[in-house]
Amino acid sequence: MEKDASAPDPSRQCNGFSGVLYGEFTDTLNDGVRYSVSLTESALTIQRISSSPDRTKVVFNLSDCIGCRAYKGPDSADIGAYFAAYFYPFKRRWMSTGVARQRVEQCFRVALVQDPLVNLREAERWAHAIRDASVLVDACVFWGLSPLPIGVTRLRRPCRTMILVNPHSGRGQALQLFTGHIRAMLTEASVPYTLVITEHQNHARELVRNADLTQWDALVIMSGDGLLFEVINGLMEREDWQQAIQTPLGMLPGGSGNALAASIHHYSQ
Ligand SMILES: Nc1ncnc2c1ncn2[C@@H]1O[C@H](COP(=O)(O)OP(=O)(O)OP(=O)(O)O)[C@@H](O)[C@H]1O
Repeated sequence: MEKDASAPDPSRQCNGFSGVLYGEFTDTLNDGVRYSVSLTESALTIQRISSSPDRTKVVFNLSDCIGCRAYKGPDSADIGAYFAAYFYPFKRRWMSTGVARQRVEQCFRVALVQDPLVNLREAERWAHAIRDASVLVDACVFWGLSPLPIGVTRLRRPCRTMILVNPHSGRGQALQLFTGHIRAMLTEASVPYTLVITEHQNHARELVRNADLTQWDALVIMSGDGLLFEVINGLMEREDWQQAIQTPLGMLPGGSGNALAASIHHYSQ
């Protein structure tokens, strides 16, 4: 039997909601706690389903979302599947008036039917839709460079990235910062990357001068100012420098002063 094209998709029309997706899922730790979850083109809205009058909605802006993934739980007897979305909204710092981006993970269990495959497919559909909706947001947000008034580059996804880390930058902490913070974010954002730990002065310059740049969509430098200058010099020394210098560059502060990263961040506000 053919599906009636005019019939409303139940995931789009529920409880008066009309957007991209609507669903009801449970808490990952407690099946008794249920949430209504709705996805529009700009936000993910979560509301706990309960009889109490206090049913506060939590709204996450998709411009703060860096990724979403679907997965099966570790228990093979579990018929449910899961999806987790990763947000980095600005929040007030503890004991401070300033705000900073802070990680928030929103995870749900999908157990609509007894068939685990169907549940996994539904979790994947949600993960896909959340990723797609948040892709519209400039990928530079992830690197803290957005929105730049000039020279903004919308990166393709998946964004194949070469990450250059100077292990001696910032009193030797750049590599630790990478493994402690950045690596997990890259995984959450499904960013495929090649990590290059520089071994000597001018290593990055020589590498970038001779690299096949078609393999990467962006070069990200995690260091102080020095390594970025090396990379720019390497790009400018190429025969195809006019095209090479168009390669999107990102900067993650890993040095001691980080003056350039601070300036870029300032002008991106
Ligand atoms: N493995 C390495 N060993 C020695 N020198 C390196 C290595 N990798 C890069 N360099 C050089 O170190 C210089 C300084 O690096 P960078 O600016 O990244 O760090 P920093 O001096 O700690 O930072 P800041 O500028 O914030 O003080 C760079 O110009 C680069 O040529």
